[in-house]
Amino acid sequence: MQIQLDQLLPVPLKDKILQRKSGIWNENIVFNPGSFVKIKAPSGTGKTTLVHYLYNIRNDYTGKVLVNGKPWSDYGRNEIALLRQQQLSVIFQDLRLFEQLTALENIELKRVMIPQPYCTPERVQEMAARLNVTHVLHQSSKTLSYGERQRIAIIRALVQPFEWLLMDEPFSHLDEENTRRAAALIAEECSARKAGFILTDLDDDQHFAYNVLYQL
Ligand SMILES: Nc1ncnc2c1ncn2[C@@H]1O[C@H](COP(=O)(O)OP(=O)(O)OP(=O)(O)O)[C@@H](O)[C@H]1O
Repeated sequence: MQIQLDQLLPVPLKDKILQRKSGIWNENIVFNPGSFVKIKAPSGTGKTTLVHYLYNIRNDYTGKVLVNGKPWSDYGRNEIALLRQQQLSVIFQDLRLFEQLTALENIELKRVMIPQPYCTPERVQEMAARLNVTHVLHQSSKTLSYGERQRIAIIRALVQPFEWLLMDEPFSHLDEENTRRAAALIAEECSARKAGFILTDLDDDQHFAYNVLYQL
């Protein structure tokens, strides 16, 4: 699956963006399948906006986001749903767990969304153990700490098949050790699928062997 940006520019940020140089906004970019892509930017410059455009939950922009050569605007609802089930996964900055469900139910909801789940329940338990969240799996997600929620959201994003994983500051609530563990798991799962990721963050980091680095 190829993701391409064609002169993408957020309408609400247009004036602000055009006053400075950006490696992403208003440029023509092709994200090569399987690449580990990092997009670095200071707070408030549009990381979340970009991730929402890439996942197609916001479209207040000029220019295009092209998926397999076709703009998001030309896709039908069912096609978009299918792409999100099979080819495009996401870890939102605000995590978006269902608060009325337990941590495990949040993961299971995603895992069994497709007829033949990509991951077994045993694999979910392994991932939870690696990220030190086994003890909270049956806890209501609204009672979890932000760091625990973030690890559950990471596992939830990894239980589905994907060719691209979008991540918006995915380690912002994690300590160094848990960040290291989560990054290792993500890299492993991407490599197993020959998938790429697009990660946004505030600072430089060594969490992954990135193929490409952009400044937003
Ligand atoms: N729907 C909107 N309409 C108008 N302005 C918006 C809208 N959404 C976001 N903004 C503004 O766009 C800018 C970028 O917001 P965004 O959340 O994408 O930044 P960010 O880089 O992810 O920030 P942070 O690192 O603080 O999470 C902010 O100044 C925000 O106030």
